[in-house]
Amino acid sequence: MEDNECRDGRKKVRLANTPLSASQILTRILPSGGGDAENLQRILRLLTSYGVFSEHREFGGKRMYSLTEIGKSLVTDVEGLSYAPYVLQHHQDALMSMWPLVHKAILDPTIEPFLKVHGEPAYSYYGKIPEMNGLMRKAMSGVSVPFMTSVLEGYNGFKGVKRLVDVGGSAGDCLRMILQKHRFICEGINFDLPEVVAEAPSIPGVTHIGGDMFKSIPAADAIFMKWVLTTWTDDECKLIMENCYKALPAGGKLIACEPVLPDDSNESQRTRALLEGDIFVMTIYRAKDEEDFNVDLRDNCVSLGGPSEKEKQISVFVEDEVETAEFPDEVGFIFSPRNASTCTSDEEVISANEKANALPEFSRTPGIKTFHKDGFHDFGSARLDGENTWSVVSKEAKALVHLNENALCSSSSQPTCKANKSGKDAQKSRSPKLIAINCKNVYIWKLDFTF
Ligand SMILES: C[S@@+](CC[C@H](N)C(=O)[O-])C[C@H]1O[C@@H](n2cnc3c(N)ncnc32)[C@H](O)[C@@H]1O
Repeated sequence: MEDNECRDGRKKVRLANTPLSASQILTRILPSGGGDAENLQRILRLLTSYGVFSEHREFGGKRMYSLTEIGKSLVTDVEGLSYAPYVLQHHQDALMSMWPLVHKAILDPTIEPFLKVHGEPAYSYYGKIPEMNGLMRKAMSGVSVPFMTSVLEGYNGFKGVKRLVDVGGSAGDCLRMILQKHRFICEGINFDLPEVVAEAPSIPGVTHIGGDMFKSIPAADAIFMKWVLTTWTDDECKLIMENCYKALPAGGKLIACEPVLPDDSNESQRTRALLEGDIFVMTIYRAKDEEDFNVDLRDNCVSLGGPSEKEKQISVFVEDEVETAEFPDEVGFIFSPRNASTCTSDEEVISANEKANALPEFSRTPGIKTFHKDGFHDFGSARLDGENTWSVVSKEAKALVHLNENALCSSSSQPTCKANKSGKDAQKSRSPKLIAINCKNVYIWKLDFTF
């Protein structure tokens, strides 16, 4: 690919953004003539009021329009990417026709409206229609590239990784960017559904592998996953994460990058984007998220491997401080056998001997939620049991958040990752799913982000 070429072979263009009148815009859209400039202006005015265009009126005369930052994000950039395919993807007929049926997710949450109407789940539906699948890939590239730029600016947890798998990696953009930044990663595996990777572009250092994450995941030192868990139920997430566990060596790491719902239902753009995304998932992907949030939260945990497995390091996963600052005591979001812990790297993951792991074993059978109180082990020198344990691990989590500075992402005007520092303006948020994961031997970083 030439420097001045986009991935699709088109020449890169730079945006002049000179203000144009509706009729000037029309001649660019329809060079051979035709169209109605007045009707176009009606739309441009509305979009101006929504911040997509700026309107310029010299001496109160003719209306001229230039792009705002929001408008620019919809125009193909020098990389050949934009946010537009994401908008188009969400507005395809097959998805739009779901919106009058949102209420069905309330009436019967066991089947998402998409499945009710189309008779099959969204991903398998996309897979049969190459245009839909192609648009999904382009949408993900357009959103994920600016997003990953922010993540990679702030997150430094790839150190020591030689082989990295991106589960549900779509066209491989996230992996490409990670490998470009971290040259020590020698091998990247972009793992996605066969029909998705079949059309993925070739990327130096990246092997595309088609498969099903519910069956198995290619082995690697670390697994990266972005916007994958969010579209599945907790039980499905448990299956995915069990396969991650199997694919990782002792001391391996899972880096999950998922949107996290804010606790406060305020009117900020961030909150709205996250809540809208949640309703999108409810309508298109999974109507049933987790069981009632107020039921025993421990039931949302999954134990990845029993205490006798892989006698090496135990994991600790470090959670975004925004999250953990919010946890009620009974929510064991992150756990760490603290008394044996040491900070191991600049990413400030804490590790300890697995024998110190104090996490209970949970049922992995979908639909059956069992909490085995006798599954506890020594938590360092202290014997823990029952409610106590969860209170302890929760406090542990709260302490850990302050070690998590490196996971914070910077914000930008692009679709971006935002995580707030602690303090009075910290945005309070809490994941609606994956409340806790006992992930022995596996480090998990969970990045909270929005766009
Ligand atoms: C929301 S997209 C996220 C894409 C990419 N991680 C990103 O952030 O740009 C979810 C991805 O999961 C993939 N996926 C869905 N079901 C899968 C399965 N059973 N096994 C592997 N990948 C799957 C989809 O094809 C899609 O590329």
